[in-house]
Amino acid sequence: MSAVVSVTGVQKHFRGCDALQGVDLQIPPGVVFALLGENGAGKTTLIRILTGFLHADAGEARVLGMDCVSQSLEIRRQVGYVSDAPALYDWMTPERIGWFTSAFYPAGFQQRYEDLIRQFEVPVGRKIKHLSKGQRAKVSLALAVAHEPELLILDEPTSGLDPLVRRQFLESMVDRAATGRTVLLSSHQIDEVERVADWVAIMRSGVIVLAKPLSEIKETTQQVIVSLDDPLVEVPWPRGNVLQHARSGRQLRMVVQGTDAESLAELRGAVGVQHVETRVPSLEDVFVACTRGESPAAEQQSPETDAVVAEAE
Ligand SMILES: Nc1ncnc2c1ncn2[C@@H]1O[C@H](COP(=O)(O)OP(=O)(O)OP(=O)(O)O)[C@@H](O)[C@H]1O
Repeated sequence: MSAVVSVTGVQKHFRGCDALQGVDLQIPPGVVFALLGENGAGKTTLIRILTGFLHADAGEARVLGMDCVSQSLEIRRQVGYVSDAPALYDWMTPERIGWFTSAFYPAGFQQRYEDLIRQFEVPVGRKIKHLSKGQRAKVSLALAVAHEPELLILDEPTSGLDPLVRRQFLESMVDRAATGRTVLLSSHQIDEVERVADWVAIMRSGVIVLAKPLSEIKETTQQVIVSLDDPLVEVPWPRGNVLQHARSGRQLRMVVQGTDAESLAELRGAVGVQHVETRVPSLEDVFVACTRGESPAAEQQSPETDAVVAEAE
């Protein structure tokens, strides 16, 4: 099945800032795909490239098979998009903006929009400039989904919504994916993402450091807690990718991806190791490990580390 979003080697540089440093991403159809990352990681920049509002400096981005530069207008017509700061015609009422926008879409748009607005309990006759932040967010969402897009792109969709509407909204995203449509959402609400996402990608400093089905992340990642005889004991690193490690007294905590039972047995049997416990990490643990963690391999191989050592010598 061909990817709904396909991004290869995309770079974007702003004055004094390398916002995207070679992003590769494939989003399959029929999934809720969550893009996570700390402030400034590059999520909005990537979404703006996908929706054609920004052009990449290098690489290629395609959405629904279309090129994000030369076919941006068609992409924007076919995709539902809610930005992190949606611009609405403030002088219109929700009723009026639905009628106005329906002119750009096939029949059925207005009815679906009105149903959603009623479901969201937005006051239809009040001017948009007088609506609350959450009510404005609901109008933007209703406008974005009323044409039943194959792909819905949402930048921080639930910020400003109250908990009941958030839940209702996120459940409706899962329903959309169940009908074969795709939802790409960027979010800081990791617990919410964990409840609804099929796939998760984590961005760090302009690159994607992890992009996998959530179930696979859960199956292949472990939190390993090692109790040591002495705080200074050195132990062998388990095989796989140690995403994060931290020592606190006689305890060593690691988040490891792709390790195996044999490697953990070796760790249990190592000199100075009292006890090894493994747990399934939460998505938040994996997120912190990917965005804040330092892998031992990176430390050992880092040219900066070598340079510091060379200088010291
Ligand atoms: N127009 C611009 N000019 C200069 N720098 C920019 C511009 N737009 C974004 N940046 C920078 O690019 C980097 C990525 O920004 P971006 O908005 O994509 O991050 P984000 O992951 O969406 O962050 P947040 O979670 O805070 O919304 C940041 O360092 C930001 O300051």
